[in-house]
Amino acid sequence: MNKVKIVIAGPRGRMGKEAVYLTGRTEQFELVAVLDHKNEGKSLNELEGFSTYDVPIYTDIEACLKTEKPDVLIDLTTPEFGMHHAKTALSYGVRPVVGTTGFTKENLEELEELCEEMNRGCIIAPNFALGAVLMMKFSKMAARYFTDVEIMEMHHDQKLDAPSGTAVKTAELIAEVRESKKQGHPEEKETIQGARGADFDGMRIHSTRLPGLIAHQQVMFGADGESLTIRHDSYNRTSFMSGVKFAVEEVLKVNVLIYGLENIME
Ligand SMILES: NC(=O)C1=CN([C@@H]2O[C@H](COP(=O)(O)OP(=O)(O)OC[C@H]3O[C@@H](n4cnc5c(N)ncnc54)[C@H](OP(=O)(O)O)[C@@H]3O)[C@@H](O)[C@H]2O)C=CC1
Ligand SMILES: O=C(O)C1=N[C@H](C(=O)O)C[C@H](O)C1
Repeated sequence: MNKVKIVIAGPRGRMGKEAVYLTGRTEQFELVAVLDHKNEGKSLNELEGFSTYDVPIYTDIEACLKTEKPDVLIDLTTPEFGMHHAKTALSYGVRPVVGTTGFTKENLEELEELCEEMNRGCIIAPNFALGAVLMMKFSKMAARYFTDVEIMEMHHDQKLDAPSGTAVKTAELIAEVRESKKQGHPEEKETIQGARGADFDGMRIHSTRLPGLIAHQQVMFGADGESLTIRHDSYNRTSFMSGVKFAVEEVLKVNVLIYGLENIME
């Protein structure tokens, strides 16, 4: 069986590094190159922590795709570059697996159209951790019965986007089944701006950033005399890697945009 040829964008990052290691321990994956905006002309094995990865570093995505002809591009960078990488990959017939968060609705629509045009799949997963996907699914189930919900996401203090991609996806899934409603007292007023969190269709999202945290979210539903809390914790970034592996395998089988692993997990 041919190996799946992979390019990783953002290999020096917290997630990118784990993704490089995933390719190293997965028999059917072959890391053919990495995309970095630094270290032009070097090989990855010249960088600390990658001594066994003798693959070229490219700064120019087009040169990388033309030369290396990968099957899949894994992007773990920033929304701006992630979008550029995903669009360019699709235009070369390469299937993107994107973990980068912070994409807009317009970004998703554009990628959806590009997938159709190029007849290629693309997976965008706001969270690759199996438990986090279940947490989102269970929250959607609960929202049929509980219309009052607050989403509390907690992350390390180096995170750039707020709310997290997972919190946004959770709110979107809940909004599919929850009757639209502004929560809290109709006349409530914030005495300090932001105290009630971000407003998503009347439900609230609260973002906490602290050193020591990795990625955590709890979704709290309330009703008369009871509450239900659904919580997920990632204690390390390896927790995301089985989802990355799954997404790489699945993206080869589809020709459309998949936004969220819940759409392809049985
Ligand atoms: N879907 C999921 O399950 C998960 C998603 N994420 C998301 O993944 C993304 C990355 O997170 P994380 O690894 O923590 O972030 P990091 O900041 O640790 O890593 C991002 C890396 O991308 C590099 N980078 C920036 N621009 C480019 C570019 N143009 N080309 C190549 N590399 C570039 C950065 O380099 P430099 O620092 O030198 O600029 C950095 O090494 C975030 O959007 C985060 O929200 C995170 C965890 C799980
Ligand atoms: O930046 C992170 O760390 C994470 N980002 C993703 C998000 O924004 O939801 C996934 C996970 O929460 C970790």
